[in-house]
Amino acid sequence: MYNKLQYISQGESVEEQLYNIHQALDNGCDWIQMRFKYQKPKKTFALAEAVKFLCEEYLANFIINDDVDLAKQFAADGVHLGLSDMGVADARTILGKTKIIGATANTFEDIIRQVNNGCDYIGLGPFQHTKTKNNLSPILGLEGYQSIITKLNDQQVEIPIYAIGGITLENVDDLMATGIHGIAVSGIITKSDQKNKLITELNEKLYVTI
Ligand SMILES: Cc1ncc(COP(=O)(O)OP(=O)(O)O)c(N)n1
Ligand SMILES: Cc1nc(C(=O)O)sc1CCOP(=O)(O)O
Ligand SMILES: [Mg+2]
Repeated sequence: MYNKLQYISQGESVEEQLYNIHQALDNGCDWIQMRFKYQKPKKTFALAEAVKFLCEEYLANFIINDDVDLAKQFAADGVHLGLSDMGVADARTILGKTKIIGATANTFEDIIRQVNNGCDYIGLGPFQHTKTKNNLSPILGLEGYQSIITKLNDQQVEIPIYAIGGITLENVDDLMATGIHGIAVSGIITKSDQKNKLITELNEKLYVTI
């Protein structure tokens, strides 16, 4: 089963990205999504090469945001694709059966479409407003997750759902109570000056068995 905590990388430069990813790994994250948007290919390539190496060293999952060809080139563990990225079925043809393909959803209908196209997990969001991403889909709030998860359960759709968007430590218990599998976070980990404590507390909440 997939880890319940994904760290989505941040940073304006290759160096800043690498520093943030290294810090996340050092402090207990074992799922990294490299998200380095609108960059020159040379920089993205250099970052991917370094992150691949780091994730191997830390035995962490290495997922690349948006770029299926880059994921193929570096034999990453998988890719995350949004509603306006390459389709999941095309990505599956390129990457093959064993790679992880995550897909974004904002509605129940999005989830069904992405699942039918063969994704392995869903990033469902945004939970609330965040400065990390522009052009957000409509905010779901706790009620949005509750209603979507209820529909999924009613229709016996089984897929790991990760909540995403503006999530803080204080939100985790309520989000997990909706029945999601885990969370994908960026800002709280990147900005924390007590990363070990934060990641430990996040994991304690995520892996608690009630
Ligand atoms: C786990 C997870 N969920 C959702 C997203 C958002 O993907 P997308 O909609 O393609 O937006 P960008 O991240 O590409 O700006 C994600 N990256 N990860
Ligand atoms: C990358 C991303 N996708 C989102 C979506 O709703 O699809 S929200 C988001 C940003 C996640 O970062 P933070 O934890 O800092 O809010
Ligand atoms: Mg995308």
